[in-house]
Amino acid sequence: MAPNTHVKRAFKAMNDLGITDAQVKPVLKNLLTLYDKNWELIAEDNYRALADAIFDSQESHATEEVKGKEKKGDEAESSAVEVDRGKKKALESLEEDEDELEPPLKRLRRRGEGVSASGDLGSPSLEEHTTHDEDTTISLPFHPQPTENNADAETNGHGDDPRTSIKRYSEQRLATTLEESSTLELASSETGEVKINLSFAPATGGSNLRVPTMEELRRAMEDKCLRSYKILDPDFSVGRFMGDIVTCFLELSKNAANQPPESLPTNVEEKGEAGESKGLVVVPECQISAEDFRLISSINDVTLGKETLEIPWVNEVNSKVPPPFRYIPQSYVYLDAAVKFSVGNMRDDDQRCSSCCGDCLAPSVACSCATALSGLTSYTKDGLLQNDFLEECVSEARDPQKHVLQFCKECPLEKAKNIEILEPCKGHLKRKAIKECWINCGCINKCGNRVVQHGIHNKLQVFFTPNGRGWGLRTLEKLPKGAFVCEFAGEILTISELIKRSSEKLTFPVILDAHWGSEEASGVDKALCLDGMHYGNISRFINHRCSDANLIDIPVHVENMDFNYYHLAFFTTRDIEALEELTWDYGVEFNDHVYPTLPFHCQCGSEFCRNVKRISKSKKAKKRA
Ligand SMILES: C[S@@+](CC[C@H](N)C(=O)[O-])C[C@H]1O[C@@H](n2cnc3c(N)ncnc32)[C@H](O)[C@@H]1O
Repeated sequence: MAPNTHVKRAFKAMNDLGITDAQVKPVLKNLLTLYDKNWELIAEDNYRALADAIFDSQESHATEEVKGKEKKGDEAESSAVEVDRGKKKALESLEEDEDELEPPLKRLRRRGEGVSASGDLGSPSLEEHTTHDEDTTISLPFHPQPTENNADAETNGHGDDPRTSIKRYSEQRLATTLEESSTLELASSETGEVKINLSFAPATGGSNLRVPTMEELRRAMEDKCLRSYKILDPDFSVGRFMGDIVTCFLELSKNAANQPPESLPTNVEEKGEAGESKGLVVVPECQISAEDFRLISSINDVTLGKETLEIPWVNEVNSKVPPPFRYIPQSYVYLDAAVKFSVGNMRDDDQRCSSCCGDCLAPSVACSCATALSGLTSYTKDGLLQNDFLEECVSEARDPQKHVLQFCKECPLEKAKNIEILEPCKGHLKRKAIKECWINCGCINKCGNRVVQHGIHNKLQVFFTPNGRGWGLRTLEKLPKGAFVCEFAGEILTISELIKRSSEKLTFPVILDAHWGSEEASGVDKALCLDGMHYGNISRFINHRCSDANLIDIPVHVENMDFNYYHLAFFTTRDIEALEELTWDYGVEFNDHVYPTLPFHCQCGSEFCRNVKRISKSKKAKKRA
């Protein structure tokens, strides 16, 4: 997208919040430097980062003004209050937008089992303040055992119950955030009990505000944290998170007890030895800048050790580093996507494959998994795709019109591409698919009918392409025809969720419509898709090539035969030389109506390039006119 289009959109979003161009300009300039011109991050959440930066800047100006006026003995509250009000109003508006555009992330569950995902995708930070005109204290169920120092805990020697006395806690405040107008305070009583105190700027609310219940607050905070930070741990709870704050607080307090008062923690954002933040302020998910990514990513391994082998990146063209994203070796389920597989269900006898034994490809009659979908096995004993099977898949992908297609009246997938202009349904193929044996089968782990589930095993490299296509993926070794390369991993979304996302930004999701037409798999809230933009694996670097790409995506059922969800695995369509780029036909159409803007100007170089055809056709049309 041309830079001024980005700028215009940013101005427009801010204007909608009542912020003038003059206010936006200097802040946007700073933000662009800070975010290394990463418009995607800036535009995220309806330009939330930009709005926040503007309000922060206004706030600091207002504070400076207040200080100046205070010196003169002036009453300076009004301007700060105005800023607070403005910020509140805009935050509310942003939040409304956000609620509209992106529904609360209930849980990002790990694909399938619903087991706890690794916690390395960030942890929550305390959110910005809500509004209230009085102090509100949340008492956490943390009651340390009395120690020598707090033996008379219950009355604290003053006759007050330390669990209800806000005043005394406030007097003994040990830690607070920087802003005094709306603050988070941590306080401990002499008994060692800890309270978290949320206090809000008196001017930001009315006198009729209702104190929410702890349960309401907990639920709202959980939704907010899950939505903002995309926490993957299905057991995440704000209660426990706050409990952790209390525990850390106590530990820090104990460690600090023998030190002079100035060395006590003064801010929840504590700095580590090397200056890095090791406290509670966590960069929200996927809001890492390119520079951050350079620091956390390794040139030796863009997967950060999440695959069984390292995948290095190299840039011999310029000094750019790979774009920021979170590497996930397997897909994750976003909010509403119904992927209901669980190991528990697999215990049912009718779900088991009774014929699996040893290596299912070794016996003359293959097991029922290996032959489930076509009657023939999909893999050879060398772990490659059977040639006939592969050729049929390639033919389906390259010449879909030659195969049986199913058409819908009002295609939800077309809707997902462009909600304004509804294109007619392009038809859905009932695609060839693979069923692999799995852990519920009686065969060995090295059974020949298990390929995709064992993950990437060829030497790959991310590299910067020399011809304007950004980063790409290439193989460092020769690959035979029919070899598995990698899976497309990303967030699993429903079409409705995708529509909401696509109205924000252009993404290239993969629609899982291989079984379109079956009752379970069709419809906006049933059909699923994968978005690898923010959370993805190595496949997010695979560039597009029209028609004669050297990779093909094939649906693979691993855990079960659920038509709603399957893995999408990339296999080679021909022998590939070492250092050759790996490409895939995104199926993208280069005509003006499909996407609100042209997806990209295709530089695939293929003689079948659809974009070239379009350009030359329109040139010819112009000449004729
Ligand atoms: C999934 S990403 C592929 C990785 C990407 N090249 C990168 O640098 O991160 C898709 C994007 O890559 C670029 N791209 C992919 N194939 C292309 C092609 N044939 N011609 C031009 N750009 C391409 C487009 O910008 C597209 O939006």
